[in-house]
Amino acid sequence: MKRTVFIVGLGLIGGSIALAIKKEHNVHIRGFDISDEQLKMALSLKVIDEAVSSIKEGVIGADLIIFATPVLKTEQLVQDISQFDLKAGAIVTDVGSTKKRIVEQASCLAEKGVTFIGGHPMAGSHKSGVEAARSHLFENAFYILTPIEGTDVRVIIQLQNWLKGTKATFIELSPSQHDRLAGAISHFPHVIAASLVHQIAKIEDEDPLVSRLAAGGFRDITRIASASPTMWRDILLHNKESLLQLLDSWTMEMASVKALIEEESAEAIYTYFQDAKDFRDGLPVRKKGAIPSFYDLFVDVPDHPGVISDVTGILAQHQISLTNIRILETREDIMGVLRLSFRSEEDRERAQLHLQIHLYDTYIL
Ligand SMILES: NC(=O)c1ccc[n+]([C@@H]2O[C@H](COP(=O)([O-])OP(=O)(O)OC[C@H]3O[C@@H](n4cnc5c(N)ncnc54)[C@H](O)[C@@H]3O)[C@@H](O)[C@H]2O)c1
Ligand SMILES: O=C(O)C(=O)C[C@]1(C(=O)O)C=C[C@@H](O)C=C1
Repeated sequence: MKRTVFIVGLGLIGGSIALAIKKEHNVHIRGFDISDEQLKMALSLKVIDEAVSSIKEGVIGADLIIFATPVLKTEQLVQDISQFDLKAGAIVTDVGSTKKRIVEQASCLAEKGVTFIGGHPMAGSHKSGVEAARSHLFENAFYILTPIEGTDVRVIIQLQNWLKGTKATFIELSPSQHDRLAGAISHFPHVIAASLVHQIAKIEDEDPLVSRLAAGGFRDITRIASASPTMWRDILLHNKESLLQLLDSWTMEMASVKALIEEESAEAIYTYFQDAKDFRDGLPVRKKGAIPSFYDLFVDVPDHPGVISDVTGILAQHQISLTNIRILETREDIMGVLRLSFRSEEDRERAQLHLQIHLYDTYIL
């Protein structure tokens, strides 16, 4: 008999996890979403095999339960399911961007004969909804698991086996270490991106030309400001402590930059940028997996004839050589994805720039 996976929340991440699980396992995937539209869409895109009308119904007989809802909801739902009829030995996990509060609330599940292991795939997009879900979304990314002390190691391995279709690299952290680090590399940058957009919006009131001029750099650094406000509101509320500390140290950092500019300290300004460049250029590159992600560029393309020659034509026009091109997905009426591989970072950057100028939506995983 097929095993059953139940996914609550069928948006970008819930949908992508469902597709990744389907790639590796012959399972029955059940889904629930508070939005009827998302639920129907998930069914019609074959992301799930069955739509249920409540969480209570969905958990019945499920071997694996995955919460892929905004983190404040997940915190509440992991408690709610402790009242329901759960299959003995089932694994419960989540994909939330914060871990401390969810793991704390899920502790009530232990006495129900199931194991909760917090999870966070460290890849995503500014897009929401199941129509943006992709089975390859987490390829080469870290997938953080936050088992608590005493969690049976065999269950952790079982969970990793369930999720092996993500082609992610699993890493274990404590929930507080997770929240501290994710605060610094993901949550706080999101606040900065949104604040930069607000700054431009204010300037636009005085001079509307500003947003028309906002090009490459501004768009790159603010891409993530287009993400779901619900998801990010919840993350900030959950990770208050880390974010307040980061805001304090950022404010001090900005004060020192302000002083450098006021004093016109050319050498110190140069060093400030050089040090940042050295650190960023030295960041480790994720190379794991059959297809190295390093020089790959993903391009969302409408499913119509001629689109591939249009993309390759743009690259040829700017003398950018491809080492590989692959159509990852095409579905009727749905955007497909092209994976373009390049020989160098520079080629990839140039390709991204020119494709964006031609209004293609591109992303690097
Ligand atoms: N987007 C990313 O880049 C990213 C990456 C890693 C982890 N995450 C985490 O994944 C989770 C989901 O994010 P997403 O990007 O898929 O968001 P999304 O908006 O695409 O999907 C969330 C889905 O949850 C549904 N939902 C909300 N409340 C619900 C409820 N009470 N019951 C059932 N369904 C409910 C929504 O209708 C929506 O379809 C969040 O916890 C987020 O922090 C996001
Ligand atoms: O690529 C993006 O759009 C993201 O913001 C993805 C991102 C991140 O900060 O890296 C966002 C939140 C998640 O919890 C994990 C990944």
